[in-house]
Amino acid sequence: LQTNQWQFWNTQPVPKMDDPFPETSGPIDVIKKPEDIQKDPYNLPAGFEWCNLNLKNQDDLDQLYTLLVENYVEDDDNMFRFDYSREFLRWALSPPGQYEDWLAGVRVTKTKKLVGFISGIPVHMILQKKEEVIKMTEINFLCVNKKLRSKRLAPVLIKEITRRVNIKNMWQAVYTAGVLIPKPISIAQYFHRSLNPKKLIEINFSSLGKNQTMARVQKLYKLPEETTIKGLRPFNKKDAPTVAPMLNKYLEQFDLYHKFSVEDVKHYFAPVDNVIYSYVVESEDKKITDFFSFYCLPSTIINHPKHNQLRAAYSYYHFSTATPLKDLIYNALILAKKYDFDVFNALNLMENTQFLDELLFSPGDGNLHYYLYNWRLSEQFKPSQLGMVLV
Ligand SMILES: CCCCCCCCCCCCCC(=O)CSCCNC(=O)CCNC(=O)[C@H](O)C(C)(C)COP(=O)(O)OP(=O)(O)OC[C@H]1O[C@@H](n2cnc3c(N)ncnc32)[C@H](O)[C@@H]1OP(=O)(O)O
Ligand SMILES: CN(C)Cc1n[nH]c2ccc(-c3ccc(F)cc3OCCn3ccnc3)cc12
Repeated sequence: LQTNQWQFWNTQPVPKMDDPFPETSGPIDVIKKPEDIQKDPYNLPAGFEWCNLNLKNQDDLDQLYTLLVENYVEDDDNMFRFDYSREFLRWALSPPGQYEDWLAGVRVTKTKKLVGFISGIPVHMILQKKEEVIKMTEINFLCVNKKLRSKRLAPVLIKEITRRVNIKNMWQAVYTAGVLIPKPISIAQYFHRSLNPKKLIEINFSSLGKNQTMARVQKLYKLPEETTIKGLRPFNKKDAPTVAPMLNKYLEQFDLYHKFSVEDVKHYFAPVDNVIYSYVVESEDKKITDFFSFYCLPSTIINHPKHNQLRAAYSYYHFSTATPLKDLIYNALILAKKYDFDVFNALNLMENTQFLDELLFSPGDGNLHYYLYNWRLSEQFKPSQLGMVLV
C-alpha cells in the first residue's frame, strides 16, 4: 500500500484514480463563495516572493521566455524542450477578459530572478452538450526552475492560482499534461507528419526504415509548392463575425469545448508570423465555407552538433462545411512546408482520425492527458469527444 502517493492531489477536488462515475456530472468540492477564500497569497519558502507578470513589459516577457526555454517541458528522452517564443507567449496569455493576477510568478527576493510560474486564462466551457456555459480557467505554463525541483513548489503554485481564480467566483479549471495525475477525463495521442524528413532523421526525431533510402522517404513526403483549394486565403479580423458562429456550430458536436466570442476569434486567429496561421475557404459568391489554423511551437534540440531548433507546426482549430477535412489539412501541410516547418503535429481529438493515415501522420511516443479540476464527469471521454486544443 503506497501511503505517500498523490500526497498533494489526494487533497484536491479531483476524482481518485479508481472512483466510479456518477449518474450526473457536477462539482466535487463543497460550494463556496469568494468571501470564503483567503485574501493573502499562500506562503512561499524563505527567500522567494510572488509577482504578477505583465507581458506588455519587455523585461517580464524576457524573464518568462528565459524561464521556459531553459526549464519547460521536455520529451520523455530529454532530446527536445519546448521553445515558446516571446510573441507566442504574449498571444497565448493575453486573450480577451484576461486578469492581471492570473500570470503568477515566483522570484528570488534578492536577485528578482524568475524561478517559477503558472498561468490561467478565462474560458467559457460547454460540457456534454449542456445549455449552460461554465466560466472556468485554463491553466498552463506551470514551470519551476530545474534547480528547485522536488521541493513541493508546484503544489504552492497550484493552490495560489486556485485562490486567485476562486476570488473571481470561478471554481473549475481545464488543463492538459503529458504526465498522468488524478484523474484524466480523456487521453489523446499525438501524431507527426514529416515535412523535412532529412532533418528529422539527422536529429533522430525519425529513423530510416530498414529497406528505406533517404531519396525514397523524401519522395514519399514531398508536397506541392502551391495550395490546391480554390478560394483559399488567409483569415483576417474582418472575418471574425462570420467565423465565430461557424466555429461554435462545428464544435457543438463535441462534449468539451470553449465557446468562442467574436473577440476571442479576432485574438486567437488573427495571423501572427511564427505564432498563428489561419486560413478560410471562400466560395465564388464570397461565402466562407471552411477554416483551418495551425500554431508555431519550435523545440530546442538539446545538445545537437548541427541543428539547435526543431520547427514544429501544430494543428489548432478548423471547421469544414464544403471542403473535406483531409483536403483542408493537406493544404495546411503545403503551407507549413512553404513556411519552412520541419514537422506538422496533430492530436487524435475532434475528427482528426479522418486524415491522420491518409496524410501520412505517424504516431508519437506519448500521450496528452486532459483534466478538469473540481468537476466529476458522468463518463470517460474518448479523444473524438474532445473539441479543445491547448497550446
Ligand atoms: C478553480 C481553479 C483551479 C486552478 C488549478 C487547477 C489545477 C492545475 C494543475 C497544474 C496544471 C499544469 C498544466 C501545464 O502547465 C501543462 S503540463 C506542463 C507542466 N510543466 C512542465 O512539465 C515543465 C517542466 N517541469 C517542471 O517545471 C516541474 O517538474 C513541475 C513544475 C511540473 C513540477 O514541479 P516539481 O518540482 O517536479 O514537483 P514538486 O514541486 O515537488 O511537486 C510534486 C507534485 O506536483 C505534481 N505534479 C508534477 N507535475 C505536474 C503537472 N504537470 N501538473 C500537475 N501536477 C503536477 C506531482 O504529481 C506531485 O503531486 P503528488 O504528490 O500529488 O503526486
Ligand atoms: C499542450 N500544452 C499544455 C503543452 C504540453 N505540456 N505537456 C505536453 C506534452 C506533450 C505535448 C504534445 C502535444 C502535441 C504533440 F503533437 C506533441 C507533444 O509533445 C511531443 C513531445 N515533446 C514534449 C516537448 N517537446 C516534445 C504538449 C505538452
